[in-house]
Amino acid sequence: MALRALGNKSHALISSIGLRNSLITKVERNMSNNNLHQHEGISFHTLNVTTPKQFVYHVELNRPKKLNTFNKDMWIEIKQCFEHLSTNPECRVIVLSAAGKHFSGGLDLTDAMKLGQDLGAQDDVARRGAFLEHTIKLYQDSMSSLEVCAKPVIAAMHSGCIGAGVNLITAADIRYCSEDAFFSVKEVDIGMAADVGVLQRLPKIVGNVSLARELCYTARRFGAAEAHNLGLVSKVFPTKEACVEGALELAETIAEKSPIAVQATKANLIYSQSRTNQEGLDHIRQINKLNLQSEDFANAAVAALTKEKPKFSKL
Ligand SMILES: CC/C=C\C=C\CC(=O)SCCNC(=O)CCNC(=O)[C@H](O)C(C)(C)COP(=O)(O)OP(=O)(O)OC[C@H]1O[C@@H](n2cnc3c(N)ncnc32)[C@H](O)[C@@H]1OP(=O)(O)O
Repeated sequence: MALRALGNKSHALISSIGLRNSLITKVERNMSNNNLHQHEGISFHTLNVTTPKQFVYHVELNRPKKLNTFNKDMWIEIKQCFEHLSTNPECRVIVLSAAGKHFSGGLDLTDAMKLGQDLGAQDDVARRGAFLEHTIKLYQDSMSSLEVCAKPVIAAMHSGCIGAGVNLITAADIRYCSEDAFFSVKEVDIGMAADVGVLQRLPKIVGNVSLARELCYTARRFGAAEAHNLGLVSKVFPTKEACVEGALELAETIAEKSPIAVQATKANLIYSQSRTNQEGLDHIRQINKLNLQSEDFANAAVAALTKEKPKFSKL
């Protein structure tokens, strides 16, 4: 049996899970006081986090030598990072881009081999199933952390955005790219069905279900112009630098709005996307019966009348 042939390495597996759990604990401890920057060198090996503008955080995938492919650390750190920013009152909007030649080459196939070894260390089908259940759930939660994040996420892609990279950006709120960008829902080419979000999100984003399915069944590469035509990205820029700058400018505009209004808008858009209009209306009614009593509503309304720029407290 192929999996058994990988040998019985259960001790290695147990210690690797132990190591991962201690890493998570360490990252959580480091990030627990809202002071991400103080700890970011220690906490993130695969991400670079900066604050280029007030209330705007810039998260960069930062494994350029590995084409920003997803290894175990990156799956874990993306989740940790977006969970932290979700409740950080200094953060109102997040721009996600990537360092180096490509936005992302998708799953780190070398790292995935190690996963295969860990799996092979389990002799029993049920335990192998439990191991994969846990791992896939972790990876799914990592991608979904952008969607679950209370703050809008603007993804800015350049060059290759492959496999897991496409899964990641479909969980963002807004997508921009540069002219050199190309995309591939690559999973079928490595013999698997995509399982971390693209099959759920892409058809809803592009509206054209036939085309979405074509892309998912064939792994065909498509470029920036096609991504724009089908609505995967809302703007195309001549260069990567222009794209990131455009995303940061958009983030700054959003960050000037009431955080109560923006976060409630995101929550209701996400809630409504797979529910009836009435369910969505019920949801926003419950939110706004609190939010319409906030100082933001009063301040923004006065500012609109007096044509002054409103200032909003942290949230
Ligand atoms: C539970 C599972 C959860 C999620 C699963 C997700 C599935 C996926 O993500 S499927 C997609 C997997 N990725 C790929 O198949 C990428 C295929 N690679 C490419 O398309 C290209 O390499 C490229 C990313 C577009 C980059 O092209 P280019 O700039 O021309 O560089 P190359 O010469 O092709 O590659 C340089 C170097 O990188 C190695 N490499 C490329 N991709 C990966 C990868 N995904 N993992 C590991 N290594 C990768 C490539 O082999 C080259 O290595 P050398 O040693 O320099 O030859």
